[in-house]
Amino acid sequence: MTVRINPSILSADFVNLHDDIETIASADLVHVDVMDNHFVPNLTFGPQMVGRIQDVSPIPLDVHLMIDDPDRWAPGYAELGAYSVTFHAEAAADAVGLARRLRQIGSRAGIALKPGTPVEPYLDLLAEFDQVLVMTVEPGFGGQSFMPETMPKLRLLREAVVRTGLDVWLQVDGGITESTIAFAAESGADTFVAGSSVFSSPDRAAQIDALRSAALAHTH
Ligand SMILES: O=C(CO)[C@@H](O)[C@H](O)COP(=O)(O)O
Repeated sequence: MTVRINPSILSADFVNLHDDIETIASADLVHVDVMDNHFVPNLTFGPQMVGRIQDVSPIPLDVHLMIDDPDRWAPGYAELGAYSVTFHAEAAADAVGLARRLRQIGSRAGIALKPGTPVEPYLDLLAEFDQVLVMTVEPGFGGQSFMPETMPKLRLLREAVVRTGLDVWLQVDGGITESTIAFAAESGADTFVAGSSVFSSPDRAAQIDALRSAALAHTH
């Protein structure tokens, strides 16, 4: 199985963001957290900033929208050229319609689930999405502890992906370190977002390698 490591720039230095993004060029995608201070109690940046990140990044963008009304705003991020755009199930009025629109524009479409959101309603809709993001912390902030109680959702998703043969990436985000990545990989994740564990490292390329190796060692 292919394993992807996507560092989250929420833990980067926003004043030196271009330099920080260069330090993670060996990763698969750069994870870009858009927060609106409504859907989550934190605020980051919007389309203007994401457009500039898209201009300078050596690797594709994995945009995670933690915003209200993604039906209105998400297509704009796809139009900027983001490789993938993930919106929250809890915030979308028409998740399937929005995913179709994102794909039509040319992005991969992702749906994210907060820790308390059940996965069952989405298992029969997997063909509509390119990625499911299982949040392993409450969305909003970096540096929180991984929630192992979210792992049963990943197992159900992996079973459904294997059963259907669909090419849907299963992403985890929150508290991912060299040790917690093992639980997530064993439970079926293939795409790992890591913020503080990458950006607090003095050698980010080595940390990306270490996370990749730990994930591969626990992937079925
Ligand atoms: O979406 C979020 C937080 O809401 C994440 O992408 C965090 O940025 C992950 O940070 P760490 O838990 O890895 O420090």
